[in-house]
Amino acid sequence: MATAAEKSKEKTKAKQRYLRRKKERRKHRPKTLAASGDVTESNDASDEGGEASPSQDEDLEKPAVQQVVIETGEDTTKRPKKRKKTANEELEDVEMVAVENISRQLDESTKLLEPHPPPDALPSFPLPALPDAPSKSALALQGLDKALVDAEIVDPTIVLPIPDGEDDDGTMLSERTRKRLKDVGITELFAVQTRLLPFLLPRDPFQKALYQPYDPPRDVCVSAPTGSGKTLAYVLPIIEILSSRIVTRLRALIVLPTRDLVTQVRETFEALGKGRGLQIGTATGQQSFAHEQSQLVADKSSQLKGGSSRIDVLICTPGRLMDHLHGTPNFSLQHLRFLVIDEADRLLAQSFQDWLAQVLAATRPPPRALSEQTSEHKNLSLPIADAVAPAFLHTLPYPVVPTFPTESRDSSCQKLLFSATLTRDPGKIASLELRNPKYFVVQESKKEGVLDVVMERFSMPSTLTERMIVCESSQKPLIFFHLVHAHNVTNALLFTKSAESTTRLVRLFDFFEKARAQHAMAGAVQEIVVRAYSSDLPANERKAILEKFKAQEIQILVCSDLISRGIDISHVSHVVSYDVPVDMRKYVHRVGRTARAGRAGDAWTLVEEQEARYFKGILREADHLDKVKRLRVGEKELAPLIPDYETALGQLKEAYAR
Ligand SMILES: Nc1ncnc2c1ncn2[C@@H]1O[C@H](COP(=O)(O)OP(=O)(O)OP(=O)(O)O)[C@@H](O)[C@H]1O
Repeated sequence: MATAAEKSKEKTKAKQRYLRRKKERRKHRPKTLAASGDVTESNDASDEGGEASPSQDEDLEKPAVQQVVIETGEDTTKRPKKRKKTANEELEDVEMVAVENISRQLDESTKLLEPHPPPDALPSFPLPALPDAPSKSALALQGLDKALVDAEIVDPTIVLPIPDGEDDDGTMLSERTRKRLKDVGITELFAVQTRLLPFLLPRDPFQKALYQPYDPPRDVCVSAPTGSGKTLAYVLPIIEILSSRIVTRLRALIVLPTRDLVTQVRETFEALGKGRGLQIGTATGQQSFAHEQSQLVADKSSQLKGGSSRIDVLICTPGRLMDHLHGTPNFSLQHLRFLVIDEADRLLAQSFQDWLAQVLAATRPPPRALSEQTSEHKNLSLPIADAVAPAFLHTLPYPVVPTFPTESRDSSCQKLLFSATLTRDPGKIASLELRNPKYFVVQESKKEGVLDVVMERFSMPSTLTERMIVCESSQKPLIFFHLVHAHNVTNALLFTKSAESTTRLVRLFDFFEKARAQHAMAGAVQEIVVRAYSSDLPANERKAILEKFKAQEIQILVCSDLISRGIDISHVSHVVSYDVPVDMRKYVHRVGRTARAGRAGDAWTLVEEQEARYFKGILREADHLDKVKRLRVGEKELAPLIPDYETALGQLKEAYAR
């Protein structure tokens, strides 16, 4: 109520000020009105009086009304009749309210502006300023796994000779394995192997045990350039540790993105594990499911808690692994001592049936409380021809023997991740559920270590020479033919962007080689054989082509990025990117098919003029632009090839028209 009274008081004040001003004006006006005798004007005057509310302002209004009445000569005893407001009057009402509002606001703001007494000491604040933008590298390191930040950087030039005799000289390899390595022509360990072997094969025999449920091993992530020997870095420790086993169980699982890689890694296991009694199996879907099942498990008839296995090592693709995990009775991953994910970044990008989460779940023991509550414990039926891993013992239908209260048994599975382009994605790394991981990054010391991995500045083999040839799109085939002949290329892989452009190029090259042979004197030129190698070909045909290429019966393989990862063909001297790769990872894996294991190699990229900016951008981003020099091919050099090239083009046109 008090506030209402205050409000009305304020209102009255404003109104009074307004009316006072009006009165002032009026003091002068009646005389003028009287002189003119204008009745309408007088009405105006009375109208003005009508602006005030009759109850409040009657006294103030009266003189004006009386004055008008005198002048018009009407009866003064009669009170003037109350009239209806005209439109003008209503307008003035609105004006009045507006004036009231404004004056009220003015009053309030003057109160605010009134000077306050200054405080004793004024606080001082820094002037507002924009903070410095964090550097790109600082941003890249944000949110990263601490283990990745603390990665061990390994110098790629380090080698460790493999000694004969009893002393392993720090290689940690048994005499038997060292002898086997020598037999296959390996006399020293490469950088990545010199660090990985002591880590995975420490002197402590407990750490080499098949099961380590109370002190499970640390997981490992490795980033090392293409062709630097990552495969042996996991094959050798697996052979060394599993060779001590007595019963065959599935103890090592190696997951790879393609069938070709599965075959390749199997060959490495077989070559180095020869005579060690380890059973190696593969699952890629190339054989029937039933056939694969019979090779993987020994007993399909009963439900064994410990699983059943015919093999010690399984090398597979993720899709087929899922099929066996769901559809093969007694196929169990509980005994795994090693889970290797090679080409890890590529496999982590494949969410196929959520394969990783399912594999990890299969290696983990189920929660204790859950299995202890199951009814199985109540109906004991001994004995059971079964053997479960130590971490899974509580799943057996026997009463749990209480041990030390804090005792917990963990899976002994050690995860090993490898790639030349290891992922930096924290989300993907988290999905691996790594246990106290240790990172190894193989790269030159002048680089920035883990920051390079994080910023996708991948290391390349030091023996690789890279060139780019910027040209018009229509000139690409001719330039490729020129490069092949000018540089005597006899072992090259050529990458295109699509199967269609592969087929076209192979045919054109065939016609060109034939025209060239016809031109030259008989026997003067050696025809170069080019073949397409794509995922469309049946598996056995692909295998046959690869064999011919390895035997150098085929000189150039034109392929898609299917082959760009991991494939190890030692004699590839040149890699040609006929179409620019879509990103730096693809580029790294393509060019990495040459310059392997310390050999020299050349990589050429044909860049169409309109793509040059984009391609250079990719290289610049990876801090690699200065490594890829420009190679210029002039008209003069191409001129001698033009007649045969035109003949070949004509024949290709005809072939497509048919
Ligand atoms: N210590 C060694 N001495 C000699 N040759 C070796 C040694 N280690 C590996 N190699 C050979 O080097 C080649 C490349 O090895 P590997 O295929 O393991 O490379 P990678 O690092 O896995 O490459 P990518 O990333 O392309 O898959 C193979 O032919 C392999 O036999």
